[in-house]
Amino acid sequence: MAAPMHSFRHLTIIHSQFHRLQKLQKFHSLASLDPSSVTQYPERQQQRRQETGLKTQENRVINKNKKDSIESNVDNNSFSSFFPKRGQTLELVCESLAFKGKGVCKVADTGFVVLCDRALPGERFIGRVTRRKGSYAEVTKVKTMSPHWDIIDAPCEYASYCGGCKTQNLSYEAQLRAKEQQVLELMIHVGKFSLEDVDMKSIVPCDIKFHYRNKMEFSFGSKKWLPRELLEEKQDGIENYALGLHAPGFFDKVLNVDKCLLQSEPANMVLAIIQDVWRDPQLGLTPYDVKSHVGFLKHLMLRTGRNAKTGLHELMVNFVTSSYKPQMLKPLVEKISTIPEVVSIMNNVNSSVGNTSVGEEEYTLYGKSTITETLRGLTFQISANSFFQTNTHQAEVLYKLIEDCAGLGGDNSEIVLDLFCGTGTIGLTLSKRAKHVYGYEIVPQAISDACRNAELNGITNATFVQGDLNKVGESFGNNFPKPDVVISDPNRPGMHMKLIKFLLKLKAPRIVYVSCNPATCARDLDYLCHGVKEQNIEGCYKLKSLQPVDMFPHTPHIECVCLLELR
Ligand SMILES: C[S@@+](CC[C@H](N)C(=O)[O-])C[C@H]1O[C@@H](n2cnc3c(N)ncnc32)[C@H](O)[C@@H]1O
Repeated sequence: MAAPMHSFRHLTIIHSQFHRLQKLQKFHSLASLDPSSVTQYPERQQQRRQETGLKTQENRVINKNKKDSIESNVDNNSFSSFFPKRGQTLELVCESLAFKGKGVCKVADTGFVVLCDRALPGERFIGRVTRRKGSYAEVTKVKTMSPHWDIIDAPCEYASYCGGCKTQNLSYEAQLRAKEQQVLELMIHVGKFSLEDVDMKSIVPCDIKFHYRNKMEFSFGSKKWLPRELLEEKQDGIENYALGLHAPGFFDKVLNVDKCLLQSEPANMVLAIIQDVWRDPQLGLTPYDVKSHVGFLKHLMLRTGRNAKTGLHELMVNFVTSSYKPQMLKPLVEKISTIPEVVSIMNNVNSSVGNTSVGEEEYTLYGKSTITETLRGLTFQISANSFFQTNTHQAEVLYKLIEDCAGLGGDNSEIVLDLFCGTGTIGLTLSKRAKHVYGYEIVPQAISDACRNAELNGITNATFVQGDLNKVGESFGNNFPKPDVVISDPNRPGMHMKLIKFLLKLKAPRIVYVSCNPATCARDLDYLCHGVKEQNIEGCYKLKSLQPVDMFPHTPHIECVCLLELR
């Protein structure tokens, strides 16, 4: 296991949280505040609604005790049936971070929960209610009265607007604490684990805090997003064109960025060159307008890999355009191909009105059509649209943890089932200690990449199959022997109930559940360990260990590696 960087301070926090959470165990789950984050059975939702009703009283008691630390709200609503109106302003103090990194606040004296994007723990601010949602409301921040705890200067000039890094001005230690707390609360409230059941380890920090992303996708837009204080500088035409990241909440407005601190230096050099020239009227390049569907340039995707032999950076530049006009891109291609790290310039042509960057057609404008990356001693070829872990450095750490949890004996006698295998990276790294690896994945392109990656690395004991794991039928499992270890690495919605039922029937000795969404992870672990009473489904696993990993500093994302053993 990678040694956690944290000292006693951290352990103390975790344990005090444990005690606090022990007391709060029956109380309202912050994680379930956004119903879209966790889908549960109707019976469960009904039960949860009833529970929530019961919890309101208890919350009020807790909140009364917190009266000293939370100021009363601006409109002074302090009665039990409190429910703020849209447009109402409240003075709030952020208590913690929850789903999608939103700040959780409670309205003084009422315990009413309010979520605010970009509010950070300890921050006192005025918020305006934008919407009511079930038992809570969302506010936007109008004004900060006093800053959050653990405040630091954000190194990126766009940090206060950009939707990418929401917590850059929160110290990294505090970011880690907030992520740990979130995982723990979800495991207790959604996963229904008691503190004794959860062997939760301290979160593994990411050693590289900036320039860790190997892939960034920027959008071209005809409407530049500007912060309120700069609105009077708004210009028309070419001056209003933008290349950057979508402003949060605006599908048609783009925050222009000249550099992004999360991507590699060579990728920033390419971005700077393109920013310098693409608006030149002589080139006749136009950004695609998502409302009128007119224009040429849609997205700019920059991927950074490493040459397997030299270890040096190699860069792929992918222009996503609405039509195929290579002569229009020629001046840009000529300029950026002078950067030594640029080994591939691609053009994905997507004529649909949708916003996706995957083209119906793909053309190589310069160099090769793939770049390479190495992970746990293996070489992977990455094409413009292949899925690959976006933080290679931390993926090394993550995969080592997965390998440790898989616990393969090394005598090549064990079968591994790699569910949601993507381009096969996890299964392939395990294959050297396994008898055979079977990988399942929905995207056909990813499956062909996985097969090519197996071949590239001389691996012959891996089979990759395309299929929809949300639709597993009775016959699923007939095509592979009973696995000794199942790796499951679903995307954010987690596992479908059909797959959970399959796993409960399969009874593999070990499951390593790798998750990028602790809310759905907690739900699925609950089903696998505790079953689903309403459906007479019995759980048969024990949660042996839970390891959060920070793959993406300054963002709300949290990865978890969970080891389940058959009881
Ligand atoms: C978080 S990624 C994991 C990829 C891979 N394990 C890795 O580490 O690179 C989740 C993968 O699940 C795949 N996926 C999503 N829904 C699926 C489904 N219903 N059936 C099978 N695969 C699916 C996605 O295409 C994606 O490759």
